[in-house]
Amino acid sequence: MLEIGELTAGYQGGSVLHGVDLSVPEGTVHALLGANGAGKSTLIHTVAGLLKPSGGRVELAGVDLTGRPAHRVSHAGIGLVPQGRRVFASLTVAEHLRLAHRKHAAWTPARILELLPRLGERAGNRGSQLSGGEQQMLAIARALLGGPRLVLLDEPTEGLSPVIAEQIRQLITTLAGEGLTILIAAPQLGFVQGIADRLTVLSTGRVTARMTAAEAEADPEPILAALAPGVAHVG
Ligand SMILES: Nc1ncnc2c1ncn2[C@@H]1O[C@H](COP(=O)(O)OP(=O)(O)OP(=O)(O)O)[C@@H](O)[C@H]1O
Repeated sequence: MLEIGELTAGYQGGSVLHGVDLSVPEGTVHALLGANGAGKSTLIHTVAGLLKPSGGRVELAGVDLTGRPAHRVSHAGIGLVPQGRRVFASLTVAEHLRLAHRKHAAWTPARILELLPRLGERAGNRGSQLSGGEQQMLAIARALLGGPRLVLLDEPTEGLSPVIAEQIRQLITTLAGEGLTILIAAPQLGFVQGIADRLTVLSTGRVTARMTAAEAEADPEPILAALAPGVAHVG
């Protein structure tokens, strides 16, 4: 479903991604692991159309989305749950849901509230009045209401307590169970173990390890080693 080939991207200060290849088949969950500064957000932003690549390609279900602006990428079926949630401080939960709902999307505000009753209880609360976990649920809800085929989740449990992180993990598992294709960026293996079908490690903008969940479960050492600083590029 998502095919990323030879992707290079960066900022004025220089290149961050150096020829990244990544493939996420339909209905699977892919974990993108990497230490702080490895380039996970840069990759997610490039796929989401927030950052123009300097080379390579991004395709969703055979449609070339390389360099397309974010609204086109969103219309093509990619939903983004950004790092730090980015909910609007002054809008209520209900307003977020209403604004995010795209006509004919399979996810409606009513269906969201069935899945996440907590958001219904907080419908009149503004973004600034929500806990971190509630903000994360709202950020995920907002992405779903756009009717995505693929959801990009950038460090969805950052700053959350273990109990709340587990709730978010279960939510992602539920979404995966419904057949959604998911790419999750996370700094460590722990959170994605048991959710992800495949794992890719990025180190300073290069892929340094790839593995199936079964391989990582049998022997996580190569992933842990790749997450350690100073490893070589393995392609
Ligand atoms: N807007 C920007 N302008 C310039 N450099 C940036 C910008 N955003 C990120 N970078 C740099 O790009 C590199 C990769 O950052 P990125 O945020 O993609 O990493 P990450 O793996 O998502 O890390 P984290 O876990 O800390 O979010 C870092 O060296 C970072 O300083």
